[in-house]
Formats: sequence, C-alpha cells, structure tokens
Amino acid sequence: MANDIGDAQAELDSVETELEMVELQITELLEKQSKLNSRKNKLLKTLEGACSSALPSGSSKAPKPSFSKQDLQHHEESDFSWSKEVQGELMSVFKLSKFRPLQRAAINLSMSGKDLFLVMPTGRGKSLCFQLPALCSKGFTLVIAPLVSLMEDQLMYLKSIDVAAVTLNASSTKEDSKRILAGMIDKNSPFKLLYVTPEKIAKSKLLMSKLEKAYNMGLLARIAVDEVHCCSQWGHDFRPDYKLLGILKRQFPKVPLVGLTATATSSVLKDCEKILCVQNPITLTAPFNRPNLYYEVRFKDNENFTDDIAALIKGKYKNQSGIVYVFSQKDAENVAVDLRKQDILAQPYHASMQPSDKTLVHKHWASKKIQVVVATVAFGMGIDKADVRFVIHHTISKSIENYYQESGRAGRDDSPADCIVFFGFMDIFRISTMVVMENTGQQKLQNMVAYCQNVDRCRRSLMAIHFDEVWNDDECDQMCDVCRHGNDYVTMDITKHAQDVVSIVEHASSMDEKLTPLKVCEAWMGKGPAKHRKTITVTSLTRMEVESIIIHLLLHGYFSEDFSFTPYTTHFYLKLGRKSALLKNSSHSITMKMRRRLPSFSTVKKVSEYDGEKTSAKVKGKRPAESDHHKSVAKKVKKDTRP
Ligand SMILES: Nc1ncnc2c1ncn2[C@H]1C[C@H](O)[C@@H](COP(=O)(O)OP(=O)(O)OP(=O)(O)O)O1
Repeated sequence: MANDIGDAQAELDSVETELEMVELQITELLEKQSKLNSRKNKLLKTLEGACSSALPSGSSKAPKPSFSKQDLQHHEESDFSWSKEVQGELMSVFKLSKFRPLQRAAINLSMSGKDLFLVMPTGRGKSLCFQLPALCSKGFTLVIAPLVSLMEDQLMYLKSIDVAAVTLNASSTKEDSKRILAGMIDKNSPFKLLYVTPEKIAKSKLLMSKLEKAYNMGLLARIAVDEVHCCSQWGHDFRPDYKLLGILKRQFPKVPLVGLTATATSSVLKDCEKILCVQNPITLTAPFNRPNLYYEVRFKDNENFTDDIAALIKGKYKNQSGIVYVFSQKDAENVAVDLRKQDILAQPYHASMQPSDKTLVHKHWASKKIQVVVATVAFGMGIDKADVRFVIHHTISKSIENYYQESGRAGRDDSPADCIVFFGFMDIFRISTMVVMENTGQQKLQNMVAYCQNVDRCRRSLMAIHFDEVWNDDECDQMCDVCRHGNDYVTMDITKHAQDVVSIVEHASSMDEKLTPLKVCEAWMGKGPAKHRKTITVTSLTRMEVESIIIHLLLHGYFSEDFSFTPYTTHFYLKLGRKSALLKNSSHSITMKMRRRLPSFSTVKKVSEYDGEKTSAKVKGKRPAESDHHKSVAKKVKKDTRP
C-alpha cells in the first residue's frame, strides 16, 4: 500500500512537471501566434497600399476606409484654392524654398478642414504644418503644447520672422491675459497663433468662454495639439491634463484638429483619437528613418567609460556641438565636471536648475559658447539646434520611444551625425527601479535593453519593428554599427551556463535569501559569501559574458524582477522567471548571439545561426559588403526581438 502511494505520488509529481512544461510551451506558442497575427495584418495593410490607418496592432477588425496613396499624392501635388498663398508665405515669411515630405499634404488636408494626426520624426518640421495654415486662415489657431519652455522657443522663433503669436500660461501677467482674451474675439485678429498649456484649458473657464465666442464668430481657425502622444497612458510622456482635451472637439466640432507627434505606435494613436474625441482622423506618417543618423551601441566594459566619451568629443567631434544624456541630475553635474577636467566646454542641464540658468546653458550651447550639454531628459522638447553632430547616451534611455526622440536631436540639418549609447549592466536596474510605478515601464525598458543587447540585427530594423513600420533592410545603408561592422557574432549554446546561474538564485531563494544582479554575478564568478560556494559551479566566463547571459535570461523570462521597497529606496532582486522550470527539461536548450572575441567561450559548443544544428561550429564573420546573408537573416528573424 505504502509502495502504491509512493508510486502514485512520484507519478503525480512527474505529471505535474510535464503539465507545467506543456503550459509554458502553450504560452510560448500563443505569444508566437499573436506576433504572427500582427505581422500578417501589417503585410495585408501593405498589400492594400494603405499609407495610413490607425489599427491597433494585433486587431483583426477590417481596416476602416483608409487614406490611399492616390489621396496622398493628390494632397502632395495638386493645386488648391489656397496653394498660391501657402507657397508665397512659405518663401516670404518662413524663408524656405520647398516643402519636406508630407508637409504639403498635411497643410492641404488641414486647410481643407480635415482632422489629422501627423507622425513625423523629430526635427522634420511638424510645426510648419500648423504655423503656415494659421497665416493663411481667418482668425487664430489654438496650439496646445505641454511645456512653457517649448512654447517660448516657438514664440521666439515666430517673433523673429514677424509672425504674431502669443501665449497664455500661469506666468502671464493680468494685462497680457486681458489683452489676449480680448484679441481672441477681435475680428482683426491681432495674433495668428495662441499657445496654451493643457492645464490652462482644463482650469480656465474664462478661456473656454472666449474660445466659445471666437468659435461662434468663426475666428477659431484650427486646433493644434503638439506632442499628442501625451494624451495616452501608453505613450512615453503621459500628461494627465491632456486627457481632458476631448472637450475641445466636443465644444468646437467644426474646427479641424491636427495632432502632432514624433513617436507614437498605432495603438497609442488609437487611444489619442478616443481621448480627443476626433472621428476617423487621417494619419500621415512620415518615414521614420533618418538616413543621416548613425546608430551605435558600445558596451561599458570599464569604470572609465566617461574617458572614452571625452576622447570621442575631443577627437572625432572636435569643435562640434553635441548632447550627452545622463540618468540623473547628480550624473549631469558630475559628468559635466569630468568633461570640463578634460578641457571640454560642457555644462549640465536638469530640472532642478534655476530657469535662468537653464536658458543660459541653452543659449550658450546654441551660439557655440559651450560645446556639450550634459543633460537629463529635461533637456528635450523644443530643442531646435540644427547642427548637433552627436548625441551620446551615458546611460540607456528608459524606452525605445525615448531613445528615438532623444537621439533624434542630432543631425536636424540632414548632415551626418552620430547617436551612440553606452550600455552598462547596472544601469538596467537603476532605471528599472525608477520606472517601477509605470504601467508598462518594465516592458518598455526591456525593449530598450533588447535593442542594446542585440548584436546581429540592423538597429534601424529593430526600431522600425517597434514603431510598426514596414522596413526594407536596404534603407540603413550601413548607418548602424551592426550593418557597418557585419555579422561579427557567434551563436552560443548557453544552456549549461543558464542552468548554473539559475541554480544560484534557486539555491538562495531556498534559503530565503534575495540576490541583486550584482550579487548573482559575483557569486557565479566565485566571489560570493563562503556559505554559497559549495553549491555553486563557478564560471570561467568573463564579467562581460556573465552580464550578457544574465541580461539574456532576464529578457527571455528565465529570470524576472523582484522589487523590494524601503521608505528610502527601491531594491531590484533577481528571482526565477516563468521559464526557469524549462531548464530542468533535458531537451530544452537556449542559444544566444554574442559578439565575437570571446576566448573564454572556446569550450562552449557553438551553434550555427541558421540551421539550428547543435553540433556545427560555424561562426559567421563576414561583413555585409562581402555577404548579403546578413540581410536575409535580419529579415528572417525580424519579428522576434521582443522579449
Ligand atoms: N521645408 C523645410 N525646409 C527646410 N527646413 C525646414 C522645413 N520645414 C522645417 N524646417 C526646419 C525648421 C526647423 O529649424 C527644423 C525643425 O522644425 P520643427 O518644426 O521644430 O521640427 P519638429 O516640430 O518636427 O521637431 P520636434 O519633434 O522636436 O518638435 O526644420
């Protein structure tokens, strides 16, 4: 009897383990199905020739009537009753000779009264798409912008070209407010653009009542919502007051609205559409690719990487303007000091500085009195310096959206510029604890980490996938480190390493102990407390390899994050992830692509990248110029970068 019970218990354990495996496999297959469905929808959309439509990714609904290529061409090329005036103002007021792609279509659509979302990379000239129609329309255009500094930059520019524009914000004087409110209902329209913050719309009844009067008098020509992604919680810069802007379209349904953003996925736009109460807006998406920007990721392989940054600035970027983005205000101060010690004219910029100091740094940088601004993300919106030759990230951004926007401040003049990220292991966890309260913070950070950890796929193609862009691999033209330096990586079987490192965390957890990623690294390399050493298989991998494998396991669900809160700080620990159980299964293997030059890996079984044969020792090393195999690989594995 006892034997029977023992056997049944053993069988039950084994069945339960097997069931767990099956469930994990089902989860993996479901994930794959969802990715394939979303890819399928994308391809169908491409085949239909639709150039816009904001279907949420993965939706299986039939696309709504979309704006066709012919429609786009019509709005880019045809003459309209306002075309002469628009062209005249472009040259005489803005001193520009021609439009950039999509500007003309956006202006024509807006002039013909359509609601519009314009997604255009940072620095491509979105502002012109509402400033120019404002000059050619009766009345004034209401512009909602998230930051006073951003409005002030635009007002300064508009003043310099003699365009009458004003702002109403918390710091407007009583007299100014009175004058502006009266101007809104003046038939002679003393200004053509009125800039306000979303807070002002939400809080000022007086402003709403004047808007209503202006609307009834036919003087509210257009509403422009700048940085429209701020409406959506899923966007990277959510502002609660943007949520209330739906009132505008509800109260003023006949006024065309244009929403502008540099980065928004189709689901974020869908959300904005609902929040702003616009029905079926036309979405124009400019090619997100900035061909003049070179993207590169460098691993922080020593403590002194700030010296590497200084060497770049003094060497390759001598006398050229740039930005170094850092993680914290303290880093901004410290790194600026470090750079100054190396005779680089650098100044910090962050949110806690006095507004006058911030303005001074901005001005000195714009006029080349200083070479580098060492900044937190506070140095962002509204920065319009054309000749920024480098944007270096001292620490990774918290999302790809943020990275795209921050790095996009380089090369607005269309001349070549570099965007370099320094990728460090510990930074991941610093940022992770910072975004712990954000709904999608961890997922977004993981996408950014996957972008940096990537060694085999064109960096642009990763961004394109992220932004739901249809991508053709030729478009990079060796303007990222991966495409330029080729397939300099090997695919390694890391199953045994994964088992070893996962067992360290498992063992600690069985003793009720939590390990930070740093502690896991150290324990695995034999530097942990003596009590652990007996049970640990110490690795001969280098520190960089150890870090890369831990990151890989975290991105792929073998580890997951375990936060612990104290009144002063948040700690990041590693715990077993949902897939860790798979490592107990002898048929389960994990491979990982790593940069070549890994002598300590010589004992590790190498696997062919392409045919999955576990015994082959094929190592890819050809550069794109020598082989186009790389391209087909990038195409083949395009959709599965998301951890
Ligand atoms: N058709 C054009 N030809 C040449 N330069 C142009 C044209 N349109 C705009 N520009 C210039 C003006 C600015 O110096 C620069 C960026 O324009 P701007 O409207 O500030 O970009 P943006 O609004 O897309 O960027 P951001 O996302 O940072 O707000 O491009």
